[in-house]
Amino acid sequence: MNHDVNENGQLLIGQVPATDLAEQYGTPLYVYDVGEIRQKARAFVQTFKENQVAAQVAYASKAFSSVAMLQVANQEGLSLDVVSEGELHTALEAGFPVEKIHMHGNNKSIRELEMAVEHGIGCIVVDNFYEIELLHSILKEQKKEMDVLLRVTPGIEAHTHDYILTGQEDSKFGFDLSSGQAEEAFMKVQDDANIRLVGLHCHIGSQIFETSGFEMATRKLFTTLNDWRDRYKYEATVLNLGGGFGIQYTEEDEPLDLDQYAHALIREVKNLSSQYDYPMPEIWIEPGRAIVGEAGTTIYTIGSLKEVPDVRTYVSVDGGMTDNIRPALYQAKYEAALVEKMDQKPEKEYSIAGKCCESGDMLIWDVALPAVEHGDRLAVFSTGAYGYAMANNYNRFQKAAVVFVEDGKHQLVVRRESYQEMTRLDLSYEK
Ligand SMILES: Cc1ncc(COP(=O)(O)O)c(C=O)c1O
Ligand SMILES: N[C@@H](CCCC[NH3+])C(=O)O
Repeated sequence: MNHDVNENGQLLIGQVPATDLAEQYGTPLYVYDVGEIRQKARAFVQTFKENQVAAQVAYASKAFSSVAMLQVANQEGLSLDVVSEGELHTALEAGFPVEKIHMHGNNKSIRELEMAVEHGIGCIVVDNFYEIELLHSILKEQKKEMDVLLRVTPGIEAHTHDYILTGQEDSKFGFDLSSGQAEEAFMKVQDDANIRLVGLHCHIGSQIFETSGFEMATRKLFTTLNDWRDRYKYEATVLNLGGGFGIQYTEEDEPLDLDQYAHALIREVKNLSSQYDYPMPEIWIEPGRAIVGEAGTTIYTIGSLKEVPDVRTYVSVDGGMTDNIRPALYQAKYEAALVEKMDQKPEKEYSIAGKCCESGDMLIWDVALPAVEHGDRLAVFSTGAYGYAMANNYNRFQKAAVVFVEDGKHQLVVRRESYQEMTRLDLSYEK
């Protein structure tokens, strides 16, 4: 993996020495190269434009939701996928155009649905029968209409970790296609005067490196739509094929260029549309990780070192599973480098430990680094997705700060949590 380095052997992020950022903002620190975020967003958006295919590229804000991030997403012409009141609230705070917001969730609350309807968001991706009932009453009561997609599980098993698989039949998400559940949902929403069914949605999983799963899912959804047209004279205008496009965490990962994923979807939808003589639907996608993952780097300061003779050397950093739970949760792999020793050759392998009171709080096992000393700074790469988003306060560690870097300038976009803020919800108990 290539990283920019200055003449002093220091890591540069968006042309700024990571050392300067660490000194100014403290560690652990999430740093985003905003230029890279824009480049990823454009790879998707431009591919649809160049192919003259009507599309919405909805940034899956679960990957990293903050006001500044959603402002960048908006500047790049992205739509937005939210899955909760909190994510919707953040979008509204960021001034995100409501008509470009899509709402997901396998258990949307009444409050969440009401809020979506009140604000007139662009689309609700309906997940289950209970939600159809709730939405029916809310729309009737508010005398409003809503564009809706039905989320279906196409029965595709993507090659990825079990916890991030979502398109298989045995899933908590969506209506199953093969058992007829999806068709039953279709009948229900078709009968509803306030629901405008614009099409179907599926999301087969995350961190996917090939196009075949997406193509198979597209065929399944399209065949279903064609069948519904024959039998019910229904014609969809939108096909949402979800997110899940893989990124590079380590050298072992070989993702496709983002435009290749988009090209594959365009090709498949165009072919099916001409095969069935079905008007070309809009293609919607929902990338999260692919937009922000590689653009994020976490900077830590190294504290204690512990050598277990003939076994390994543990290097402890000032963060861990509180700022990046993915290694503990998914055995996710990352690469790292010493921020001030980028020009030095690796000397031996170290294992990077977090500082939580938890043996599983390991960020990386066996990474080759130059000789490590107390006080060195460590950069862990590709931490932009599901890092800050899944951060937690275990052991009452503060949530780390987030800095955006662009064109050689840097700006704090999420403050480090203070200890006063951490205890702000605590009330004292008097017997
Ligand atoms: C419905 C849906 N859309 C989009 C995404 C974004 O996935 P990713 O960040 O892997 O692109 C997810 C998460 O897996 C999802 O569940
Ligand atoms: N949070 C997960 C992916 C789940 C995405 C949402 N369905 C990750 O870090 O990879």
